[in-house]
Amino acid sequence: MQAIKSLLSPLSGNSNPIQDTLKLVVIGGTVETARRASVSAWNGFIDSFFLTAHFSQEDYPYDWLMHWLSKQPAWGRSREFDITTRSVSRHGLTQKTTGDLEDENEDEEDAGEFSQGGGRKRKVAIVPSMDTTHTIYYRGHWLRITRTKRFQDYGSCAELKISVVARNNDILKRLVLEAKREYEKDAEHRVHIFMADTTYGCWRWNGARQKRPMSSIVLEPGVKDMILADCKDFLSSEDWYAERGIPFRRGYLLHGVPGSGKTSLIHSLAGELGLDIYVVSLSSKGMSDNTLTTLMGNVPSRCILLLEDLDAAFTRGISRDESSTGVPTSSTSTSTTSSAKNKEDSDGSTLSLSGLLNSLDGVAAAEGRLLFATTNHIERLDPALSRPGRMDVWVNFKHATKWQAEGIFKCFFPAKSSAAPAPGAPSGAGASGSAPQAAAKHPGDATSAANLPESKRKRATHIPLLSEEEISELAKRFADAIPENELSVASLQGYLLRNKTRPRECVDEVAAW
Ligand SMILES: Nc1ncnc2c1ncn2[C@@H]1O[C@H](COP(=O)(O)OP(=O)(O)OP(=O)(O)O)[C@@H](O)[C@H]1O
Repeated sequence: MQAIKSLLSPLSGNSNPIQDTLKLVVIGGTVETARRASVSAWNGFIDSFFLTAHFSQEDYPYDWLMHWLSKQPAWGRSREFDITTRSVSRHGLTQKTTGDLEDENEDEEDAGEFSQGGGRKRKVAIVPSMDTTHTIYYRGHWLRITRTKRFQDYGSCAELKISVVARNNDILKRLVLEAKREYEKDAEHRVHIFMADTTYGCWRWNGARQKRPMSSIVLEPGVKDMILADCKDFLSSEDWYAERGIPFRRGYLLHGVPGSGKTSLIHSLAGELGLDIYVVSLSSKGMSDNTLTTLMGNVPSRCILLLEDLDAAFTRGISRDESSTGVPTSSTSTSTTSSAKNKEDSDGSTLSLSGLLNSLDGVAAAEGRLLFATTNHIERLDPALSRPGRMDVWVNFKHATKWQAEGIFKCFFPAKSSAAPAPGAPSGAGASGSAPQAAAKHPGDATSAANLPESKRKRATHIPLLSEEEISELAKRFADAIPENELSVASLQGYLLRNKTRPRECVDEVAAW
C-alpha cells in the first residue's frame, strides 16, 4: 500500500522532480509490460485453443471463401465491412466476385433505374474489410475472420485468416468444402478466363464468361464429338500415361480461315468439360523465354491452355536461334522480318522458337493441361511446333458449307415447338449429299424457344416464333442461296444478326446480300 502511495505521489504532492520522473517511467514501463504480457497471453491462448487456417489470394480456396463470406447474412449485424460491386481478388486486381456476376433482378420485367437503356443492374457484395477481425457463427462455432495484405510493400496479395476454437480441423474442412460447393454452383454456368501477364510472369483472372452450349457451334458432323471425346478420354487417362512414362499432355491445333469457330469451339469445350481457360498471346509485349516457361509451368493441372494466333508470333518476330529446326515458309514472315525486328526491339519481346518449344514440353511444363493453339496460317508454323507430342490433333476449319449455313440458321431462329426431332430423324440437311451429313442432326435442331431459360424466353418474344416445319424449310432455302465454302460462318452470323427478328425476309433477301 505504502509502495503504491509512493509511486502515485508525483501525481498528488510536491516532491523531487527526478524522483517523480523515475516513478513515471516505472509506471509506464509496468503498464506497457502488463499490456504486452496480456497480448502474448491472449495470443498463446489463441494458439493453443484456436485452429487457424490461412488462405492466400493466389489460390482458389481464397476465392471460394470470399464468395461464401459475401453471402453470409451475418454481415447485417457487422459494424465494419466493405461494400463493393467488385472485390479484391486474384493478384490484387479488382474484380467482381463470382456471386456478383449476375444482376440480382436481371430477369425481372420492371427495369430499375440502373438497368434502363439496356444496362445491367449490379449486385453489391459485402466482404470483410482489411485488417479487422470479424466474428461469424457457423455450425455451432464462432469463426474469427481477418483479411490482411500479405505483401504490404507490393500491396497486391491479400490473405484470409480464419480461426476457430475446436478440437480438430473438421469444422474448417467442412467450411472450405461448403464454400467450394457454393462457388462451383454459382460458377456452374461460367468459364473462367485467365490472361498471361508478361510484366510479372503470372496469370491474371480476366473474368468469367457464360458457358457456350456445344449445340451453338456448327461444324461439320462428327468434328465436335471427336474433339470432345478425345479431350474426355485424355482427362481420364492420367494413370495410363503414367504407366507408360508418356508426359500427360495433349495438344490440339485448330487451323483455318478466320471466323470459322476455332475460338468459339474452345470456349464451348471449356464449358462442357468444366475447365478454366488460360490464354497466352505469344506476340504480347515483353514476352520472353523465361516468362513463357514460368507461365506454362504455373497453369493448374486441369485446364485449357490457349495459344492464340500461333502464327502471329512469327510475323511479329519470334527470334529464331541457331538451334531451332525448320523455318517459316511464308513470304510474309520474310518480308516483315525487319519491321518486326524493330518492333520486337522496342517492345522487349525476346521469345525464341526453342524457348517456345521448351515451354511446351520441357521439364518445367505443366502436366494434365489441354493445349489448344489456333492459327489462320498453318503454313507459317515451324514443323517442330506442330509435330505430334506437341500438337496431337489437327482440325482444319473451312468456310461455311451449306450444311453449316442451314445449322446456323436454325440456331438463330427458335422453333415454336420444344420437341427436337428424334435421333436419326432426317434433319433436312444433306445438301452436300454425303451419308453422314444427311444422318446428322443439326445443332440448331436442339435450340428451340422452349429450351431457352425462362428469362431468355421473355426477351426473345419479339422474335416471331415459327413452326419447326417452316424453320426447316426457311433454313434449307437459306442454305441453298449460300455458296458452298466461300463465306465464313462469322459473316453468315453477321447477316443473320442484322435480321434477327425477320426470319422470312432474311431468307428472301439473302440472294441479294
Ligand atoms: N462454326 C461456327 N459455329 C457457330 N458460330 C460460329 C462458327 N464460326 C464462327 N462463329 C461465330 O463467328 C464469330 C467468330 O468466331 P470465332 O472467333 O470462334 O472464329 P475464329 O475461327 O476463332 O476466328 P479467328 O481465327 O479470326 O480468331 C463468333 O461470334 C462465333 O459465334
